[in-house]
Amino acid sequence: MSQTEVITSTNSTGPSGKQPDPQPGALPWTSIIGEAFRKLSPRVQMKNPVMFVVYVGSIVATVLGIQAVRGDGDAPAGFIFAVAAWLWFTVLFANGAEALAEGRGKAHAQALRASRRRVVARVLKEPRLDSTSWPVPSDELAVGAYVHVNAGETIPADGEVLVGVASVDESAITGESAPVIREAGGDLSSVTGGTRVLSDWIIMRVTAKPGEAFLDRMIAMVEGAKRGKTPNELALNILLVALTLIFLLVCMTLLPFSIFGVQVNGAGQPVSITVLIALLVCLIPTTIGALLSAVGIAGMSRMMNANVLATSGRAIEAAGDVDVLLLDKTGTITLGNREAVRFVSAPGLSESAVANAAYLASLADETPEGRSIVTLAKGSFNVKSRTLDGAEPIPFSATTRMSGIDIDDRQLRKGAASAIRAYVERAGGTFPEAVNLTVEEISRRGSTPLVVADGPRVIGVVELKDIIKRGIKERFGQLRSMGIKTVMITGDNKLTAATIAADAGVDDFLAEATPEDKLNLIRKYQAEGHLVAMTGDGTNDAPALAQADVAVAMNSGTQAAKEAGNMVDLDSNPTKLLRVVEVGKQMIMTRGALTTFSVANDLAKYFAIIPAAFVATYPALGALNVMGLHSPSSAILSAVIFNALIIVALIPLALRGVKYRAEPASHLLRRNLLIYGVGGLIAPFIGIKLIDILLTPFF
Ligand SMILES: Nc1ncnc2c1ncn2[C@@H]1O[C@H](COP(=O)(O)OP(=O)(O)OP(=O)(O)O)[C@@H](O)[C@H]1O
Ligand SMILES: [K+]
Ligand SMILES: [Mg+2]
Repeated sequence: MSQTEVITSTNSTGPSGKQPDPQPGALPWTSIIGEAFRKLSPRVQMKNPVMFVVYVGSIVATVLGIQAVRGDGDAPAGFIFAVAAWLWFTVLFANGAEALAEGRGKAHAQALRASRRRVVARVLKEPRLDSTSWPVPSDELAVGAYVHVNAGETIPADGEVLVGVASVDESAITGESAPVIREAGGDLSSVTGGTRVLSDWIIMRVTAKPGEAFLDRMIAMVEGAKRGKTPNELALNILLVALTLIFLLVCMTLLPFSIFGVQVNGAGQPVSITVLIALLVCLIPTTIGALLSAVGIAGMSRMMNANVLATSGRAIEAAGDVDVLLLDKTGTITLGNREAVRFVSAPGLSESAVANAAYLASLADETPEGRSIVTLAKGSFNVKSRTLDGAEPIPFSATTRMSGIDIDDRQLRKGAASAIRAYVERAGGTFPEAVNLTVEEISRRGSTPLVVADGPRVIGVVELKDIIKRGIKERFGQLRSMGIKTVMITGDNKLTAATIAADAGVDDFLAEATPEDKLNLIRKYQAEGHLVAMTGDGTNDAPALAQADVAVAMNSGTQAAKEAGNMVDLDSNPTKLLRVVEVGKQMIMTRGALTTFSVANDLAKYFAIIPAAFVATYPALGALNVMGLHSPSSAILSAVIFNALIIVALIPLALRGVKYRAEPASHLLRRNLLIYGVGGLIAPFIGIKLIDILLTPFF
């Protein structure tokens, strides 16, 4: 293919042609208000039982008001209309809270849509640069197609890098402007359609159909199209419905009770329907009913702000209940990749013999470990370059724990000491004691020893160095104080694992873990009743990710890992798991706090309104008017207004979440009960009294 034939893939425009919003944060107020009114449709209201009762109450009160104007009312028309208006406000405030929460996601989705563009891809017949090529529009690309993407071009679809290394600008999806490396072979092989190659080139294989790509899924997710109720939300809803039914019954029996009272006393007036509706609305848990879905949506967008995409609210909620955290070692607890730093020879051999053998054994090894061995051998030992002609590479696998090459009649292997020992002994050789000591010495320092052998003969050891991330020990300490157990799982040997585990301060570790071992460990914890979170990026992590309750896949990771997880971290930062747990916990706590507040509040209102509502029937109840409210009507209207305004007052808390500290669940529970329970009991007395004072001139 001649260079002039190259079709640049950046010369077409996106469907909307708009620039992405630099700060997707919120929608304009007018659209929030419009949305609050649109949500007045009965179909929307029916989904929220508590608010549906308020909705029906608003309609009935409005009808009663119209009747009163016609001279056929059970109370003054002005009073009935005032109550009706505030009931409508209550419904609108609830709608507005939800719209406000959804707004953030919608703004985010708009920005993402703008970054999705239709480009022309250069499809190759074979995954080679010299293969025939032809142009295909990105929305017609088939799964499995090979595509060549040059520097400056947009990656046309989701896929995996087959050939090449490139730096990629992923800011379209992550908002992060620092370029990332995407390369063939390792755990950094996945690329996302809509991102841009900055330097070098890649040949990729398309893995997702147009319309089902990551960006499409992301848009659907942030728009909340697939947001279902989570198990905890469902349970809470049942409680709220039960409370609503109880108070409905209470209010219904109050009417005959009141009529009976009037008959017995021979004086007074039965309670009006308007007052009963007001009473009912004040008593049912409207505060949490109005804010519940906003809390869930806000949790999701808080996850999004942390650059984590959750495929369901359920996953976020599970994150809040997680009590075991599995982390792999390399790249999570330690920085980036393991790098070769030293060659140690077996007795009677030279270091450069080890360097040479390790170099050859890594010639075809595309893993970061393999490449770093090639770099060290060429840099420090001047080994002779060699092509792969006539050689038979043996790729690394997490199960065999070794890799190598058959070349020039040599059977070169490198890998974990135990694997190489078995290999050497099978070939009739012995594993020298001196090499064993080297292996132990390297392991004890927390490095990974890779033993190099040629058939039955051990040649030496490569030291792969791992550096523990700074600050990780403190984070594990925080997790411990939250009651979460941290377990490191690694394919490395026991001694290395033990050293790193001790230095990093994890609670437990599993060494020499195969993909199956990781999976089985998760199953074991789950069988004991634990909720398990795990993070991973490799294909060898996929089975475990699929099994974990909360599974955060790295965006840079392999497609298999991303498909298996229920969250994707766009920043590909494994320690993000800690933030995920925090957001989940915060969401559950916020919901609990608002529920506590709501129920306590309603109890207090009971004492505020009952005397007012029934003083006409049972004058003795006037003694209960401890707040000294102006009149029964002003008391009832004040309670309804307070009930509506408290929703508005708590919207910021619902969206922002309660303040979160790393503490055991019991401490958090106690403090929340104190703040939101006691606060909920006191607030209505102060609030209703204040509103009553303001209303007095109108009565
Ligand atoms: N390229 C390679 N060639 C040969 N052996 C390797 C190679 N990479 C790793 N090994 C050996 O295989 C073992 C398992 O490696 P692997 O990368 O699968 O570990 P893991 O399960 O991903 O754990 P972690 O990456 O957290 O340490 C390593 O400890 C090392 O001894
Ligand atoms: K209420
Ligand atoms: Mg690994």
